[in-house]
Amino acid sequence: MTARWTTAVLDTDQPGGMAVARSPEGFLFDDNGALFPREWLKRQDLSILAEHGIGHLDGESVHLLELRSASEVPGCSWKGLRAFMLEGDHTIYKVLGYAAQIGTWAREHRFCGNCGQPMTQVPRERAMYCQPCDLRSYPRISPSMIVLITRGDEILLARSPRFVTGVYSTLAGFAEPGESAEECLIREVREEVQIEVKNIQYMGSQCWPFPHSMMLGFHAEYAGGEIVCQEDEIEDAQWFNVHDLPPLPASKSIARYLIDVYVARRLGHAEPVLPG
Ligand SMILES: NC(=O)c1ccc[n+]([C@@H]2O[C@H](COP(=O)([O-])OP(=O)(O)OC[C@H]3O[C@@H](n4cnc5c(N)ncnc54)[C@H](O)[C@@H]3O)[C@@H](O)[C@H]2O)c1
Ligand SMILES: [Mg+2]
Ligand SMILES: [Zn+2]
Repeated sequence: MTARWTTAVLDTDQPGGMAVARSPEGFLFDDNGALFPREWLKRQDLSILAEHGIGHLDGESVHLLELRSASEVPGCSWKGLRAFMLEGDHTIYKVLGYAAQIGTWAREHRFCGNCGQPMTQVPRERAMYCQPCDLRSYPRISPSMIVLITRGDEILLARSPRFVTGVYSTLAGFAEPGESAEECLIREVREEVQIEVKNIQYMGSQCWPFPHSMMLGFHAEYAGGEIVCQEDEIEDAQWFNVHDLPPLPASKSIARYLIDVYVARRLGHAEPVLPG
């Protein structure tokens, strides 16, 4: 089976195809969704900051129009990426997730970080270029570790003050320069709950375009310590029995996948598949 969506660096001088428009208020959509005929979209009253050719969906080219601000387009509204993830078709969410990461990068790399002069788009490469500095800036990806810690029938879940009321999830945190994935995991777990872990096992990865995380998922076993929550970051953390779990994260997240795999193994059920 061929993939419906493949990324590509397309020439913005070539006309036609489809396009998505992204503003600080999210993606433009109407009754037909978030993809519009590109030439029609460019005739609307949009304040375009940058245009990037991003790939092919079902054989058609797709471009991104990154906008300064959200403007009125008759019959259309704006909606954030998270809503597309929760409600919509997974392939469309992948297109928009990629568009969002390219849009964030394009918006934040208009000027050279070394000399402050405007940068230009490199043809056929996903890079912004400063000629005087001979400096290229590529889209930023932030590696983040995410881990389910278990102790027999119990799993450790925590709440950040940012979570939806009642929801508990696995621990996560960004890698810092100088550390391996495993060192990052051990540090984050110590910082957030003061627990020690052992038998760290890699489970899989997921792109998390909010705004540019690359989630590396692990399973680890409890090795010692009592839960002490990190002030401001962790509101509550508890051991939950697999038979009595609190409200969990969204089904497409790797956090949910790590939990569901372990619960399935404990209960002898079929294991879920990690959404890409
Ligand atoms: N897909 C999933 O299932 C899932 C689940 C949980 C968390 N996440 C994601 O994992 C990431 C990390 O989780 P967290 O919020 O607990 O991180 P964290 O524990 O590292 O704490 C967040 C803090 O890290 C710092 N920070 C922000 N961006 C950073 C970056 N790019 N590099 C280094 N430090 C940075 C900030 O001080 C921020 O307050 C977030 O993007 C979060 O959305 C994804
Ligand atoms: Mg964290
Ligand atoms: Zn420069």
